[in-house]
Amino acid sequence: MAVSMHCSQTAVVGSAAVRSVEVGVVRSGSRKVCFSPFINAGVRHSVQNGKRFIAGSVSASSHTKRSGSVRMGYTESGPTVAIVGVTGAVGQEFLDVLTDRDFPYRDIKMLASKRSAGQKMSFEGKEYVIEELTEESFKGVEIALFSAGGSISKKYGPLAAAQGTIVVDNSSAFRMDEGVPLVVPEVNADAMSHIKLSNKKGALIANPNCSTIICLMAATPLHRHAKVKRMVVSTYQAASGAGAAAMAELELQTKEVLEGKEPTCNIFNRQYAFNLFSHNSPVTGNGYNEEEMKLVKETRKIWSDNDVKVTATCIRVPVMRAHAESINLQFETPLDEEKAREILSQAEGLIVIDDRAGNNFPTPLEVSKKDAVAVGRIRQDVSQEGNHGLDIFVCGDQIRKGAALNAVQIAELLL
Ligand SMILES: NC(=O)C1=CN([C@@H]2O[C@H](COP(=O)(O)OP(=O)(O)OC[C@H]3O[C@@H](n4cnc5c(N)ncnc54)[C@H](OP(=O)(O)O)[C@@H]3O)[C@@H](O)[C@H]2O)C=CC1
Ligand SMILES: N[C@@H](CC(=O)OP(=O)(O)O)C(=O)O
Repeated sequence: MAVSMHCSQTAVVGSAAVRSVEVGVVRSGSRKVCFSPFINAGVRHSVQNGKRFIAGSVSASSHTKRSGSVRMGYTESGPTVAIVGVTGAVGQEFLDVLTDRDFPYRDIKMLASKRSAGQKMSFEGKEYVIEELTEESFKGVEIALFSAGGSISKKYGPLAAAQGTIVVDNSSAFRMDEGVPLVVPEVNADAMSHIKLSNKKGALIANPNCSTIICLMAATPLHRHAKVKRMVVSTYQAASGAGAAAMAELELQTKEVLEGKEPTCNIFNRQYAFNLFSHNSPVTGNGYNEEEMKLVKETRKIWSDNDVKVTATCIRVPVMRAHAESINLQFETPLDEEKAREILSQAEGLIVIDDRAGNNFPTPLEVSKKDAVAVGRIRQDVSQEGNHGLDIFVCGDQIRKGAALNAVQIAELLL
């Protein structure tokens, strides 16, 4: 696996920390997966009005911990795990997250399409051969992490569950199905408390949409305190949400445009570099696109609250792998910004970066390859009376907390 570096820059977190950022592309076979190692994730950074402090800890990123040569999670008593879509952007991230979290496993099956079958890959010091996904793939598999698109999940998810496998599915195939828990572990772990490996019974569990996960990581602690009545979300979504090929095309287009060439437009059928556009998911009958409606419907299911009003506008921006979201909240009971900042700084999986004096707030680069979702721009909404409204701005790594990390956290709840 060769690593090519493309640029390095300096960034400032709050007033004190200065770290170097390297943005690069890992080449694995014909695929490219971009990464951006950044702030040390071993501590939870919090910057409030120019004052930086450390509160608690979040798990280390792959770049601080991964050795690549030791079978860290291997244990005879662990479950047999399958990764469906292992060659994809999310599939590769699954492997990083499993290592970072020392997820226990006895064996791992690496599954992808016929195109990849037979290719070799190494993970934690052992060589694996990628197998073609078939109906026979789940024999003896206790946990399957699916990330190969909705149609694959629809075909193989129920089949695996019927054979006794607990499927954690990253697609939207089953999210709104009654009886299928839709889980963000920090928010509603109780929704899947009846599903355990020890039951020796197959099941389907759905991983929410990445924009929904990132949004609810910050909105939920505030919702618990003052009950959200209405939420207005505007997203700035990265290339990674459209898969490894979209990431590669953003990189290619950027080079082409800088060289004065016509950009290659295979993924979105338009120029993406130096541009932005409405999210590429189909626009539905009510004028919302599917990504926007996922934020509406999934929030209601995760919060078990059919009355909460949600509206969203989703935009694709030329950022490699972390989503940003502006969120306006209306509360049933008053909540002032100081209290909100305190609540958010104590919430699991969040870091607060809210440095007004330095005009320094969360950025996608800062959270890339990081577990934590960053929140800032915490301010009273001046258009709402009596402290009933707040604005916040969040950034979260789309492939990590928005997909692979959330799914692995779900898998941990099964043990
Ligand atoms: N929770 C969330 O918000 C997110 C969910 N996702 C879900 O994950 C899916 C994959 O995303 P991503 O990794 O970014 O996409 P990629 O395009 O990077 O990867 C797709 C993966 O699916 C595999 N695949 C495709 N067709 C088949 C097949 N017929 N049988 C078996 N495997 C197949 C590919 O294998 P091969 O290399 O052999 O073609 C590859 O491993 C998305 O379609 C979406 O459903 C993604 C991002 C976020
Ligand atoms: N939310 C991803 C797309 C995606 O994979 O969504 P879902 O998991 O809901 O299909 C994006 O940024 O475009």
